[in-house]
Amino acid sequence: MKIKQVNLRHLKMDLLYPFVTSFGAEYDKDFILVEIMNEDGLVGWAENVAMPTPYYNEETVKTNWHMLEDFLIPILLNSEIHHPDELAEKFAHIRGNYMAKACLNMAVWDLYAREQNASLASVLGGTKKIIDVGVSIGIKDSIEATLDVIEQRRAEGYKRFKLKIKPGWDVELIDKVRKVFPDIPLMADANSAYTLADMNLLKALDDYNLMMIEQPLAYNDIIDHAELQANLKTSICLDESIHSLEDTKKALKLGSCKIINVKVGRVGGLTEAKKIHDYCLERNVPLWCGGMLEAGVGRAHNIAMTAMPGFTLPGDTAGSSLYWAEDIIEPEVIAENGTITVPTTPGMGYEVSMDKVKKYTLYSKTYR
Ligand SMILES: O=C(O)CCC(=O)C1=CC=C[C@@H](O)[C@@H]1C(=O)O
Ligand SMILES: [Mg+2]
Repeated sequence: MKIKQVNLRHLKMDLLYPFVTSFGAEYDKDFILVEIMNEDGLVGWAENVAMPTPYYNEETVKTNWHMLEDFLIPILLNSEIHHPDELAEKFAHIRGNYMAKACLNMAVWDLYAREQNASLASVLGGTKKIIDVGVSIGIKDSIEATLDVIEQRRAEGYKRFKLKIKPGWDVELIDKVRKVFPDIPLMADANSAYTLADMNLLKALDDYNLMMIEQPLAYNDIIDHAELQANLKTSICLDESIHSLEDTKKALKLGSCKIINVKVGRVGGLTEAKKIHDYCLERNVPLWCGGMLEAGVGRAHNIAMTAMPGFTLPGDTAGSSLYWAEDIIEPEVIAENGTITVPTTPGMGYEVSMDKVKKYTLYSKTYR
């Protein structure tokens, strides 16, 4: 394929409920939507997962637009691509900027699948027809409010419950949740809110049969996490610290974690996500697909990736209706009893609704 055109659109969609973590609150989803076109006018779609603020990681919507416009799109345009993996090689000399690289890699994968008249899941090597999904529950005003949300999501059938924690919203929360829900698959995500000085507090979480504790320590650390993991019974899962297969190998070698949260945006795209998947599958390291509050296009990519056999734990990809009054894809993502059916139609398997895209677009630009 040859990419003849790229459209970048900056969209803003209101979240139905604010999403609060240890690093701040999101009230809306402010992101870049990517559309690429080949010489025959066939298109591929992807979502960029950088946030407007550099609090989850260092990338932002503006730094991503800059990277896309000034460095990455010029490489992509008009170059001959036989397989999406080649794009990762073409970007390899550009340091970091994983989220910016990822969205073009994902768009090329979507287009590649459409060119093959195959589903994105199948070209990635996905074998599952349905996937199990969980929910990520932000920090609420009270423990009672958290219990109410868990009860609601449990009634809807979600298969795993991730609670955001931070200093002052941790052991007491987990203790009360466990008293009310002794058996639910429960985990906690700290988004780097602790240090090794909090060892005793984190060890106290060992009493609650958590599936894992996600990214308790610094966003760029694997050394302190190894020390913490050696002192915990509960598995540590790394999110922010993992950007590549190389990072995965080092973290596993050091014993920094026992589980990996694969976010396709954070690791530079589906090519790298697949490498991490293959490595971990061979070694029986459990994986799951993390969310970045994606709108429908990003959600569709996550579903396709989760169809790969190594994604053995339920991920964050809940149904669209938990986030939006309306999604930008048709049909929207529907979770039934905590499962989502993997689409079998070409590409990511959902149609982009141009009316809705237009409605939420603040600014757009075309590159040829
Ligand atoms: O997509 C979702 O449903 C929520 C995913 C989620 O927990 C996160 C989204 C965005 C940034 C982080 O706070 C975070 C995470 O750390 O996994
Ligand atoms: Mg996380």
